[in-house]
Amino acid sequence: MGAAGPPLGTFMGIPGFEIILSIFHKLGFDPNLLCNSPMSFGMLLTVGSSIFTALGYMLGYFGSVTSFISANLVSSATVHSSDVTYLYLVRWLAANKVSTDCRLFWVTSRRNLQSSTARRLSVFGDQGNQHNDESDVDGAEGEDDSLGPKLKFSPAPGISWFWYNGKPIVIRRSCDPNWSQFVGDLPDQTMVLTTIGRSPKFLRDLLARARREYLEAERHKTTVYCLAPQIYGPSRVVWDQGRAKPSRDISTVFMPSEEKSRIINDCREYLSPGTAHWYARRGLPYRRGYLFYGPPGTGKTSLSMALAGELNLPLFILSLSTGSINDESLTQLFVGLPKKCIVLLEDIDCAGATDSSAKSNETSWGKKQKKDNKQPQPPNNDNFPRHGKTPVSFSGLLNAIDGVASHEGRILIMTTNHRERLDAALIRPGRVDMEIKLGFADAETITEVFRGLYQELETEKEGAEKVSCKARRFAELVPAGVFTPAEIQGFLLSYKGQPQKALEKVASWVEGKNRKKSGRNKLKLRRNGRNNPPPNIMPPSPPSTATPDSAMSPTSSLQLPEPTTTTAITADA
Ligand SMILES: Nc1ncnc2c1ncn2[C@@H]1O[C@H](COP(=O)(O)OP(=O)(O)OP(=O)(O)O)[C@@H](O)[C@H]1O
Repeated sequence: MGAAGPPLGTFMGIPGFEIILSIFHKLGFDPNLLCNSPMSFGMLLTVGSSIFTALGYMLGYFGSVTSFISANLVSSATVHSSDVTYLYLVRWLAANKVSTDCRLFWVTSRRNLQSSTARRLSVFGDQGNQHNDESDVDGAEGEDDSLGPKLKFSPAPGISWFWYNGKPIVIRRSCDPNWSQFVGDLPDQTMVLTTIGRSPKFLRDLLARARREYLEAERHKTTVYCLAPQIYGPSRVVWDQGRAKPSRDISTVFMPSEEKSRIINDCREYLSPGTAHWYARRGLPYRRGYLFYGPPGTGKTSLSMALAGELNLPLFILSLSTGSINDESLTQLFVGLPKKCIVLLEDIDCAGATDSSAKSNETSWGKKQKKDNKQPQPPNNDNFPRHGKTPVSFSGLLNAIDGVASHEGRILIMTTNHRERLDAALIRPGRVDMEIKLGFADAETITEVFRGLYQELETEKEGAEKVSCKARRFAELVPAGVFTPAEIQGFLLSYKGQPQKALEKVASWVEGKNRKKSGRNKLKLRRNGRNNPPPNIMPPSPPSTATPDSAMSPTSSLQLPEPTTTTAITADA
């Protein structure tokens, strides 16, 4: 008997040793016997290393076979989630039930508020059915949508495959390895499609089809992009693709028709193929800017949305009053715009874009804040510009709009409720090429709002003539130049499908509104009087000192500040 070999436990720490032991067990050997003599121990080592060598050869061989196949016998396409092609593909997979039939799948729900990527990807479940925006093509069967968001499926990270036109297609989906699942968002992803055959035509055709189907589904929709905080990497704001909404028909925006066609024609002319060359030949930057101004609820945002739908352009919405952007992020956002799009820059009277008088206020106030070492907060003064935490400076705004880095080809729409506060430099020709004033509803707009709300009754029980007649009567009862279209719409929405009832109730509604408005005006006057007491003379009665009696009359038009009755365009055409 030779000397016994070392006990088995000595080798337990060696990687792979346990596998060798389990193989021995499977083959019916007792590995302890092998350790009882040095020879047996040597045998154990030899057998173990032979198994490893054989495995290594097999893997190496397999590796060379797969690299040979991938280099010579298959074609593949790689798509990254940062590109819109990824969206075409995800939608196509969903529409063709590949996502639902996958054995290994990834699941998300649409209303994951934290997750911008999940929202973006889950949009595509909706696209397969254009008639019902809320339905899903890839939701779980039998799921009750009324209970909450349906589940969305897509191929899981890893490898899955499906048949398409008689060929197997392998999908390899991989995620950004730096992704932390605790942040609530989905990681950047890459999808590689591989199929048999050297010709790339098959996959190109598939991708072209995915693109065509996506764009066809999008044709009657407007894709709206808003701001989203960047969760990964450096903290900054980025454009987040919201849901593609059914486009708003331009006919649902009520404003004088000749002015509506002027702005549409101007945009069309600007976007026509020859115009870019025309600008380039004259050395002009190829940009077009519009200013929509007027009181809140007069249709500035609605008109922008409808224009985006009419021109089939994506809409990028940015509000300067949120305070979440600064000069740097504003420039970054403008640089990140596609070549052709509409940018809606709301509330440009905020954040440093005010006229010099307001700016001088801002300076002294800012100095005071610095002295007090407090977080700047706007004073409670209606004439003072609102500021967010990271206000955009006036020069930062100008730089983003038409600085060197600013893209050409886009349409910029700026909106404000206070045109008088804007610096002349901001609205000079070249930055603003056409101004549109949206005002309180005139008689024509009031009639249109009424007809718009009850238009389906024109074909049903009421008949067109009856609805028009009621609309005219309604316009007689609502004073022109006092209410915004939003206010009138709000009232009519309480009487959906009941035009007669709306007619009966409108007089008391007008009366109540007038009473409220005159009360607010009086309060404002009193406050202004306290803030600026007149020296020795009595102040002249302002127009808004309407007597309560006159305000009570349903047809009296209140002398509100700047009651405009029409939408006016001033353009340099
Ligand atoms: N001219 C209009 N034509 C059709 N609808 C209108 C019009 N004005 C307002 N509305 C309706 O009123 C609501 C608010 O309109 P919108 O947001 O476009 O106003 P706005 O001028 O952009 O307001 P704000 O200055 O507060 O952003 C919307 O539901 C819209 O449909």
